[in-house]
Amino acid sequence: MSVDVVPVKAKLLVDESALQSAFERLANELNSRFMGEAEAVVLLTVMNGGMVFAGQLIPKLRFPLICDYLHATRYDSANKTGALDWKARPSVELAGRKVIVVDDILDQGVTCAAINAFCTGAGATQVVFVVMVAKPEACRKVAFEADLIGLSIPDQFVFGMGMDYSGLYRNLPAIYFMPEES
Ligand SMILES: O=P(O)(O)OC[C@H]1O[C@H](OP(=O)(O)OP(=O)(O)O)[C@H](O)[C@@H]1O
Ligand SMILES: Nc1nc2[nH]cnc2c(=O)[nH]1
Repeated sequence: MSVDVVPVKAKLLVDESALQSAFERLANELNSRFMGEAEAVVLLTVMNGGMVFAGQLIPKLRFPLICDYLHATRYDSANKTGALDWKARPSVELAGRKVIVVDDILDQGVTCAAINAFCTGAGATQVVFVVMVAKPEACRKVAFEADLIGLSIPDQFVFGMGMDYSGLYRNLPAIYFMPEES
């Protein structure tokens, strides 16, 4: 596979400025919900895909935050079943806290639903899911909707802005797809 900065056949789906506007809007919505909280809110970044989005969002948030991460994956090359593989659970205490989960994409919903069950089981009093992009509801294998969505996208495999294509291209500042694979 080519390792060009952007693959030759890639088509742009969401440009940088649309992403930056979405990040501003999501940050404003989170600030409206959580500004004035007496207790710090826990923000969990879902690694790996959520890291670039979280890096854009976190500095725009204006309320006390405890930032942590979890690593759960179901699409890596070693995983043939699509089952969620928990590589790292959060290390901060979630009991009695409000939690914001930040992920790059909502597709079949399996990842977010499992993280929601984990956070609730760990005693979080509220769990708010923020995803950068969401595919249509028809893609869900399990019922799940995010609380805040940056952009709705079609049912295509996408990459860039944290999302990989065969492990590459997470560093692209926009979102792309491969038309011949759609
Ligand atoms: O809604 P779902 O169909 O469950 O898919 C969404 C998940 O898939 C991707 O993670 P992936 O397992 O590819 O790991 P990554 O974050 O390391 O890319 C993405 O980051 C989401 O967490
Ligand atoms: N990179 C990437 N990861 C995903 N995980 C679930 N759907 C997608 C997708 O379209 N692109």
